[in-house]
Order: sequence, then C-alpha cells, then structure tokens
Amino acid sequence: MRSLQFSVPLLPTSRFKRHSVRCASDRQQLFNRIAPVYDNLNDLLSLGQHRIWKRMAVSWSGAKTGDSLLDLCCGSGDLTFLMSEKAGADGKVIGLDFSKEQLSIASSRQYLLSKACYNNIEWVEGDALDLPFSNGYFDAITMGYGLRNVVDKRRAMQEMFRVLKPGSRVSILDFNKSMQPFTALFQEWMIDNVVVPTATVYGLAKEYQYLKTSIDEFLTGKELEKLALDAGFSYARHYEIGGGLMGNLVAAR
Ligand SMILES: C/C(=C\Cc1cc(O)c2ccccc2c1O)CCC[C@H](C)CCC[C@H](C)CCCC(C)C
Ligand SMILES: C[S@@+](CC[C@H](N)C(=O)[O-])C[C@H]1O[C@@H](n2cnc3c(N)ncnc32)[C@H](O)[C@@H]1O
Repeated sequence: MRSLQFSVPLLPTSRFKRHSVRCASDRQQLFNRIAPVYDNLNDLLSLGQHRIWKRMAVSWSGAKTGDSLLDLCCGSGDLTFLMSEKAGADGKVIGLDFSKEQLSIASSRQYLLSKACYNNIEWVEGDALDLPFSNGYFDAITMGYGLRNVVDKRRAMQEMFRVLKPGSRVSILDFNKSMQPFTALFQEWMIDNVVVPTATVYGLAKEYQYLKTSIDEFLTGKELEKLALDAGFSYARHYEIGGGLMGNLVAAR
C-alpha cells in the first residue's frame, strides 16, 4: 500500500496494531463494506455538493506549495488529492486511514487519475487515535467526515495537535449537529427518506442508518470549538456550510 517516492519519519507501525483497532473494528468493517459504492453515493446523495465542501475544507487548512500535509481518515482520497494539488511537486501528502478497502480504492484512483503531482502522495494504513508520526511534523491537516466516526474524539484532537507544527491549522469537515430545529429535522428527513432508501438498493441500509446515530452522538459547533481549545489549540472556529447541514472546524496550534 505504501508508495516509496519519499520517506516520512514513520514510527513503527506495530503501534497501530496494538491500540484501538479492536474496539473500533465494527466501524472499520463498516467502512470496508461501503468502500465500493462510497464515492458514487456521495456524488449522488449530495448532488455533487460534497466536492465544494471539500475544496472549502482544504482552503481553510492553509495548505500551500512545498508543505508536508496530512489528510486523516482519508477514505478513498478526495481530500488527499486536493491537498496534493496544493503541496505540488516539492511538497508531500500523507493520506491515513484504517480501512484497507478504502485505501485500496484511493491508491487505484491515484494510478487512474495519473496527475504528475499525485506522486507526492503516500497512503498509510493507521489509526487516527495513535498517529505514527513525530511531534510537530505537519504544516496542515485535513479530516473529512472522520472525527464523528472515531471512537475517541478528544484523543483524535490531541493527536492532531501533537503532529502539527506550531502556528499551523487543522480543518475538520463533517455533518453539522445543528441547533436549528428546522435544519436538524431536514437533515434527519434527508437521511431517512433519501440516503437510507438509496443505500438499501446496494444492501447497505444499516451502514447508512449509522449516519443518523453518529450525528446524534456528535458535538455541536460550539462543543467542537471547546474540544479543540481543551486539546491545546490556541484558536478554534466552527463554520456552518451547505445550508447548515455540514460544518467545518478550523483550529490553529
Ligand atoms: C458527503 C456525504 C456523505 C459522507 C459520509 C460520511 C459518513 O460518516 C458516512 C458514514 C457511514 C456511511 C456513509 C457515510 C458517508 O457517505 C453525502 C451527504 C449527503 C447529505 C445527507 C445530503 C445533502 C443534501 C443536499 C443535496 C445538499 C443541499 C445543500 C444546499 C446548499 C442546501
Ligand atoms: C466517511 S469516511 C470519510 C472519507 C473521506 N475523508 C471523505 O471525506 O470522503 C470516514 C473514514 O474514516 C476512517 N476512520 C474512522 N475511524 C478511523 C480511525 N480511528 N483511524 C483511521 N481511520 C478511521 C474510515 O475508515 C473511513 O474511511
């Protein structure tokens, strides 16, 4: 899975195997199962809007040419590819995920899309709760639809803080747990009446029903800002996007 164009100081990967995987293994299996349809369903269900939200997330990360960048919970790589375009040939990008199936799709997309700058990408199978990187290594981090899915959000935020350089930013895109009753009801209605019925066609009803539970159990924008400040970030601001259905937390170390 790892490409060998450049070498990032990875800590021994056995750390990944020792921690968190077992308790997170249901989620890992869920993301392995949905991998074959994940990209198509995102385009269909969001009417392509997720591509705009992802561009916004990358722009908020402050990533620039020559940077060392990290895309956490990269899945099939949408944000990693956008980060790769920002970093350019002199930069490097790591896409990290714990789902082998998602990483395998990401890696084949890298090959099929065959843009020269994508040579700066390395795919790493690993745990967002126990990052195999040294302190203060990255110039910017993105995480798209990942924080809601990790079993320990506080730990994930602490790990992002640890591997970021002082002054650098993390940009975290996810569903917004809205405080507006109409937005929250509309979001729930969309999942019950559009998302789950569509996923049912592919035999993935349960996997997409999980979306609703995970949003219920997620944090509001204000709570996310507090989580980041508690983890040590000096600045944190949550923006509602996509008509309030989505949110993006920007935090600076
Ligand atoms: C981007 C989408 C889903 C990502 C996604 C995230 C997860 O954590 C999952 C977990 C388990 C299974 C699947 C996923 C998963 O696919 C698609 C989002 C679609 C929205 C629910 C609906 C968007 C509605 C509108 C078309 C947007 C209108 C915006 C307008 C500006 C008001
Ligand atoms: C909804 S997908 C998002 C994929 C991609 N970032 C995007 O925006 O389309 C969530 C991803 O988080 C990954 N994930 C969840 N918990 C993780 C963890 N503890 N460590 C690494 N990856 C994790 C899953 O395997 C899955 O690929």
